[in-house]
Amino acid sequence: MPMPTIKHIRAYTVRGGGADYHDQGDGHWIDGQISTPMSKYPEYRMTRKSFGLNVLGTLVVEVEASDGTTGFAVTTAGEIGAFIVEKHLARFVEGQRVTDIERIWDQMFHATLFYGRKGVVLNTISGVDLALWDLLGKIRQEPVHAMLGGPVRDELTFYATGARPDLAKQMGFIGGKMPLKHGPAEGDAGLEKNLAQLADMRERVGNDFWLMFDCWMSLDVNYATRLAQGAREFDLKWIEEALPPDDYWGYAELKRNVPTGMLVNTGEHEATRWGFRMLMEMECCDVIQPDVGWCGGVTELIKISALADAHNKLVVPHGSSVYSYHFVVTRHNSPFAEFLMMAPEADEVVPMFNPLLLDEPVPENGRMRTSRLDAPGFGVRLNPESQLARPYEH
Ligand SMILES: C[C@H](O)[C@H](O)[C@@H](O)[C@@H](O)C(=O)O
Ligand SMILES: [Mg+2]
Repeated sequence: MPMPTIKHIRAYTVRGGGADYHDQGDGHWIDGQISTPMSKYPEYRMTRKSFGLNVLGTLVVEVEASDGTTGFAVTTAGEIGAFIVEKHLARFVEGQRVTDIERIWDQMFHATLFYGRKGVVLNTISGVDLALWDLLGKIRQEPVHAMLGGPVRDELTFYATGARPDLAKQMGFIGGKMPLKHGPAEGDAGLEKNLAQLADMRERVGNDFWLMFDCWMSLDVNYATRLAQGAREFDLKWIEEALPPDDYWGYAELKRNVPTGMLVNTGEHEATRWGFRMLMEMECCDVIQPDVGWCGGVTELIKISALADAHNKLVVPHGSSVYSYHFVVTRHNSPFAEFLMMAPEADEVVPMFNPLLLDEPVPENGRMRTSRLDAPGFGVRLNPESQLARPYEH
């Protein structure tokens, strides 16, 4: 039986939640006051949508094989991604065998090197790569994790990201990561407010629950050092993405400055094996957090994870729903996963890419049996009620 080939690749866009999970309605915790690199501008300090965090929207990549099987994936890239898929990447995908995933990745990456390397181009390449893995799993009738070597554990455990770690504890999560509210532009008063919030949350959750700050690229080394030192008494488990992604030198200094035992984590806005090589060889962090929908897809995350393993680093992917779960369950150096609380008040568990996917599994009591991931491919379907647009064709 000859291996099917890829007949068509199509790129769609959709707004409102989904893979661009920052694209939420007003009043959602994820669009509350959160420290960002734009917080130094008061007009952009109170919400992240004000400076355009939700500008891209979701990219849906669909691939159809010669036997009629289709696969798809979603990521954050919107119309820019749709253009790149239809006008540039399609030529490397259509006509190839469904198993030619490595060659397709290498051609997509090197053909876009003159304008890509990271950012939305790598988000787009990731989306194509994830769709190809979904297609291959559907053709082989096996889940992606089985094609990656199979699970190393029977259960996934999750920490929760959101405004309410106290509720996350009640829901059975192993920890709660809070967005940092105040940045350097608000001075010592803001720093004190950050520490007061941590103190209050520690009081609410007790001592046997992880608490973390997510600083979303917004600090400088001095501020991050003072925050980490002040957070020591409240047993902050890790300080995440304290500095802009390119400040490898700053991360190396911060990692030397934080209290012994406190983890310095980063990487969700880093991409490719070369970017993560910099983070690891410059001793920037303890845990890398690639987003499989942004770093290059599964094909690249395999390489990143092996490099991390050689450096004795944990790989805890940034929350990306099923796309990270299928990977995490197969890696011994990925002992837990992130779950982003997408309910507006962070008070209930709803699917991360809501309302875009059907059959999207969610943690129960902070855990997920690996068997929940046994459907072919990534095991999810597009919600037929999604208002997809196809802005470009080739
Ligand atoms: C909660 C954080 O501010 C971001 O919104 C989130 O996308 C990311 O940084 C995370 O680690 O989940
Ligand atoms: Mg983060």
